[in-house]
Amino acid sequence: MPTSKKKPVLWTISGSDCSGGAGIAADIKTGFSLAVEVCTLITANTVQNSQQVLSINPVNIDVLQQQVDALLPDKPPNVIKIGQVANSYQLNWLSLTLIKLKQQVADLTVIYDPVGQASVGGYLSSLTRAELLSLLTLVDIITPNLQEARTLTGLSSQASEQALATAICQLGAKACIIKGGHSQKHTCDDYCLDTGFHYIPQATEHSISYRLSSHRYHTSHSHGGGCSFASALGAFISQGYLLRDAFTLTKAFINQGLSVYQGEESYYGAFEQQGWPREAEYFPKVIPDAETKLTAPFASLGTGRQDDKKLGLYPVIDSLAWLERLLPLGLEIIQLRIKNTDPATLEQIIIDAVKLARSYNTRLFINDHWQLAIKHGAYGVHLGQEDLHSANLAQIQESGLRLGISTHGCYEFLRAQQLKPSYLAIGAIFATQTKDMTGQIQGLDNLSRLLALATDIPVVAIGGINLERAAKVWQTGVDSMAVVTAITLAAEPEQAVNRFRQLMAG
Ligand SMILES: Cc1ncc(COP(=O)(O)OP(=O)(O)O)c(N)n1
Ligand SMILES: Cc1ncsc1CCOP(=O)(O)O
Ligand SMILES: [Mg+2]
Repeated sequence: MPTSKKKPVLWTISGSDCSGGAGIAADIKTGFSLAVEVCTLITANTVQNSQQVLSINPVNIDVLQQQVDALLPDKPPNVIKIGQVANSYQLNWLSLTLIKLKQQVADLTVIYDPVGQASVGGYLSSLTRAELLSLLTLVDIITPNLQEARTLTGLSSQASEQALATAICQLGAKACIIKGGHSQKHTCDDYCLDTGFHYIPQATEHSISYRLSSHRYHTSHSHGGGCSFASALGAFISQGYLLRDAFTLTKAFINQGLSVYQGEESYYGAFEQQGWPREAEYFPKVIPDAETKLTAPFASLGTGRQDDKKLGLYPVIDSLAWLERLLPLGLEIIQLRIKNTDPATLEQIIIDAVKLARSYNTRLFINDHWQLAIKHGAYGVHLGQEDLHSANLAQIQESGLRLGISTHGCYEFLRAQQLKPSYLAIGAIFATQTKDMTGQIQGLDNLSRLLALATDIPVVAIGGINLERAAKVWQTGVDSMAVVTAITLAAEPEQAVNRFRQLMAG
């Protein structure tokens, strides 16, 4: 997340809609609404109203080039959003310009919303499919609706979103979001395939996908919703969000805007940009992947978010010696997080730890080693996102163990909520030396925003929390703070524990 007051910069290379709904107008309103600066490179001065497109009027590429030259040294883009490209002169110019800009601007993201047909009827571009395809190798994320995806791929209406997105990524885009707003379904489902934008392909997996579903809003105030989707996505990406979170936030932003005027009427109004989406009701449901098996809720910790009693301090330690030292202080909860120990030693430590924690009546969570946690009757097990793939959640649930799950951002938070764990952890709040959390630092603002999405499941904050920062974290209303080095590397660990607890009691 940015710390300076300078806002991220989004360039929109799109047409002007004189009726104020779509194109440049939508991008400016979206950028203003989401705190990014928007620079406008207008490709066409269209004449249109809510009924039809009357003329296109492309802008000369000399003017567009002058705008690039003027803006580049002054307001270089973090994200470029491309909408209407009116003719082949513009397309050729754009391809050459993007190649140069990608060399000159570090971490530039290019988003393309392939508008061909206007929602009010009529065509916005004279480009052929073959010409449009030449742009795709320069595009990071493309955001077609179902019809646009079919036009780009030549696939039939029977092709799944997955098949459409795969075909589009094979044409060159790194990631593709297929918007389901125009489908016949009673829900509005969007599908995102990432083949290498924020996802580093591993030897066994070549892509990752996300599927989000929302209630369908019936409104006539949706003109420019598609343009706003792409510019909102750009706004969130420019603010440092990973694609999965930017996608989720964008869908919430669109739902929030569509919810303003309900009901269908003859008047076709502009989409309403309503600012940063904060309320849970606008956030989509994450559709779990095929491997995720939902179970009954996990046993509770006996204290939910709605309860007055909070969990308090959650020390995370890596040895029996630390347990022996900290348990006499009378903790509510503690975690044993052991990495790289031989299996026999590990099992004996877990046996001893369970016994010791029971004698102090402290809830002991075992990190990672869920089979041993079940076998030796620990209070609970903590699993990260990768651990979830290999763990048998049904077995943990049936054994009566509590489950804590790590999450990093709104997509994982909403997905993990569906597993109904005993608590959810959010991290890393700050930079930490304990674990590599590159690209996953949440900050306090994001922590507060995630807490607004919380249900009754208690929420634990973790990562870089020390005594100086703890008060601000605690003020967000989180139920517990998990701490490693602020205790284990403290000159006087018992004193550090007590100071944390005083702060949390106040
Ligand atoms: C309370 C709490 N939150 C997060 C973690 C991290 O779990 P995970 O992502 O699986 O990483 P490792 O700890 O296994 O390295 C945690 N342990 N506890
Ligand atoms: C295990 C873990 N998961 C997210 S951040 C983190 C490390 C927290 O350690 P510290 O409290 O020393 O920053
Ligand atoms: Mg783990």
